[in-house]
Amino acid sequence: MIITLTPNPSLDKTLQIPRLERGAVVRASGGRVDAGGKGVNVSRALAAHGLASTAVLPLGGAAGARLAELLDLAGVPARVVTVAGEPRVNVTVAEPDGVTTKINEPGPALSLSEVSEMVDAVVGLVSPGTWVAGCGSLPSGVPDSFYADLVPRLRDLGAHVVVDTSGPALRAVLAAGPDLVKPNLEELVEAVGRPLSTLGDVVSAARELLERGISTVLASLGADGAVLVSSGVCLYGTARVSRPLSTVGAGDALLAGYLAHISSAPADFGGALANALSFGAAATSLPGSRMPGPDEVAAFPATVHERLDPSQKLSLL
Ligand SMILES: Nc1ncnc2c1ncn2[C@@H]1O[C@H](COP(=O)(O)OP(=O)(O)OP(=O)(O)O)[C@@H](O)[C@H]1O
Ligand SMILES: O=P(O)(O)OC[C@@]1(O)O[C@H](CO)[C@@H](O)[C@@H]1O
Repeated sequence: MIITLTPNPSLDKTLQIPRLERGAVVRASGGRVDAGGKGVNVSRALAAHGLASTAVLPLGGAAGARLAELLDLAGVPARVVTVAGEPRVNVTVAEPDGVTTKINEPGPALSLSEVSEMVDAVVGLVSPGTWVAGCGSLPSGVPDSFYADLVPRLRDLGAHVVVDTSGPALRAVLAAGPDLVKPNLEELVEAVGRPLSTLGDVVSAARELLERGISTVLASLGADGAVLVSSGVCLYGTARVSRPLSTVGAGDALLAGYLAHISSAPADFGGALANALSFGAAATSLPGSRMPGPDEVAAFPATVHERLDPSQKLSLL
């Protein structure tokens, strides 16, 4: 069983425009709205593959009802914690060459009782062997230690704890030793506090996180693919995309692909990385933060290498 937790969900509005021009009136040629927030996207990607996960999220007001409706349409079972604030609207401006500009609102503040209701909702769903993925930013009112505090609590219940976040929440959770973290390059740089310019640098940084008590690091590297490091495991893989349309949510699709595989085949790290890469690549070929289904994922086969060239420069730099 997989549970996703999204403390700061969003309505993701994507606008297609010919070209972003500062200070101009830009006419959009099209647009879409998706239920968003990182954990919500993981659940949507799993649902697109017929894999049930429960999305735990705080929602309030008319925008909250709209988001719940979108989740329902996507076939995602949700455990909604009703709160006073309305979810934020995050805007993506997408240009034809695949460049996206994203503007994220801060999201509504949560009260102490809303935060503890959210924790109780997750705890109430967990049983031994459950995977819990805590994903995304924390809104005001939620302490930076939120994910870190959840790790021992969920572990005591026999759950595997996965965290994908950034900033102070990431720094705090690194000390709590979750089972898996999924940093992108920027977050990995932030985690180890030094620049990373080669695949070898990424592997060293991931190993440093393992020494701090994290079991597995899945580092996503945009067009450069991903590196997976765990005890006795160091894998690098890619899935080629000729023309990315929108990379928004690609990291969430990657995590969904990893969880889909590892939750049923716990020792198959190579298979999990390959599945993750195919999900991530497929997501970049879709508009907005649309999550890929099986046919789309099958169109992006991945290659996983047990040997990597440590001197290979990262193209993200
Ligand atoms: N331009 C690209 N070409 C091929 N694959 C890509 C590209 N961008 C992203 N991907 C795939 O998607 C995965 C996740 O991308 P990235 O590292 O940008 O995640 P992220 O920053 O967490 O994304 P987000 O926060 O938008 O979900 C990569 O590991 C890769 O597999
Ligand atoms: O502001 P956060 O919580 O860090 O990220 C939120 C967000 O940008 O992440 C998803 C893409 O990964 C989007 O659905 C959503 O808008």
